[in-house]
Amino acid sequence: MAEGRPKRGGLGWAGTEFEVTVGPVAHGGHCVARHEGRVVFVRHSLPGERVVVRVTEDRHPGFCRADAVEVLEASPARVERPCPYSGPGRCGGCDWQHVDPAEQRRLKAAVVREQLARLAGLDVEVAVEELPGGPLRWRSRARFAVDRSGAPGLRRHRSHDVVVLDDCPITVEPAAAAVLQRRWPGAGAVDVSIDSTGAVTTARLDRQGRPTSSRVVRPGGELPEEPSGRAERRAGGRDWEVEGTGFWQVHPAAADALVAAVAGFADVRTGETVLDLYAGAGLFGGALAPAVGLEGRVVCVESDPGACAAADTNLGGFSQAEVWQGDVDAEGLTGLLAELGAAPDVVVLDPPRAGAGPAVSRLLAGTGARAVVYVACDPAALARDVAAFVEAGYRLAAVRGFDAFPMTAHVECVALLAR
Ligand SMILES: C[S@@+](CC[C@H](N)C(=O)[O-])C[C@H]1O[C@@H](n2cnc3c(N)ncnc32)[C@H](O)[C@@H]1O
Repeated sequence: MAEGRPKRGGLGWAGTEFEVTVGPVAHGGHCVARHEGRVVFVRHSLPGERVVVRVTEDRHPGFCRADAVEVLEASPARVERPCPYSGPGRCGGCDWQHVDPAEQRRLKAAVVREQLARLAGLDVEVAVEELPGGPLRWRSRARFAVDRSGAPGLRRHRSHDVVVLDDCPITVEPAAAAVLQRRWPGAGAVDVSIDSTGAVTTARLDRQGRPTSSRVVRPGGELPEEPSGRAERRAGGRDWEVEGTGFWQVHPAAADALVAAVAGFADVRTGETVLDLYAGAGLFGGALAPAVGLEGRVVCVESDPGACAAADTNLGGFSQAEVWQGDVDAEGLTGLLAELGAAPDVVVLDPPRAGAGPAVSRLLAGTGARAVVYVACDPAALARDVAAFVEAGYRLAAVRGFDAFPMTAHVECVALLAR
């Protein structure tokens, strides 16, 4: 073991190698091991494996981070990586290329369960469901970095270095090709997305991440059309308009699966009032609007003006639906609930990664809604907010997980909180 003075709070282990037996996977996708009394978060490993690790980061006295650089005893769930660019010290894009896809889902379920146990004190069965389309070529939207020579790629894990790529096997092929088979001199990064019509939008970003130009190539179109503000998406048996740069589920099958899960948990009845918070282009509100009928009401709340404009278009056919532009925070929500006049029967919320937070969760619990359907892309944020609802008298009635991000440790969850 390397000796000497601790480096930036660590113990000087950076760059050293040693053997460990790998324990369970932690939130974030790295496995937990122990060495000389310290926790080691091991990337590129699987529970139960005996591996040689190389420490990549040692900044904290309690733990360090390491890559498994040699596998001494492999898990039966280990597979050959389908992506030639992934692995220790290589592209930082996917953490789980070396894991059998069925095992990826089991590990994600274990992480959701562990977070709910640790942060909300709940013991809940969770399964993570596979989405149609297989584990590769699912990413319909991506951001690629560009190096100083104009070559595109992805950053090495926890590094500014760009690993130059010819292809990215998890990205939908025409989108990967549109960015990776050319050079982007002067750009800092390129965003790419492909919509349900097959139109590929590329947007150049400067080194500060600001968009500088974009272009759209439609299928069969010889010439690029510039620029496009809108993209077409399909979910729940209908088309949706989304702002070109606005939020939409990245996996092409995810919006459909989430709409079905939300509708199933919400079980909306005629005449009910539904709040769709963090509504984006109005996906959930629009899908639930037919069920409340003309006697009911759906209010979608979203902070982004472009997303609100798209939601206005998407909900335009429903006189029972409204789109309110505003912030869902303690102050905004207090005003919104006062303006609503009556307590909502059903609340759907789909906050960004950080979650809604305890103040918003407590306010929502205070409405007494008969069902709260929480859509979450981070199980830790979900568990923290679930704890606030449970403290306020709700119970976690069900959780479904969806493998909307295969080959990565990310998971999408839909939870039902009921009184
Ligand atoms: C995870 S997306 C969900 C969008 C939509 N439910 C869907 O599935 O397409 C989160 C949305 O919340 C919006 N948002 C973020 N913070 C917000 C806030 N404090 N108040 C209202 N909307 C917010 C973002 O602009 C984004 O559209």
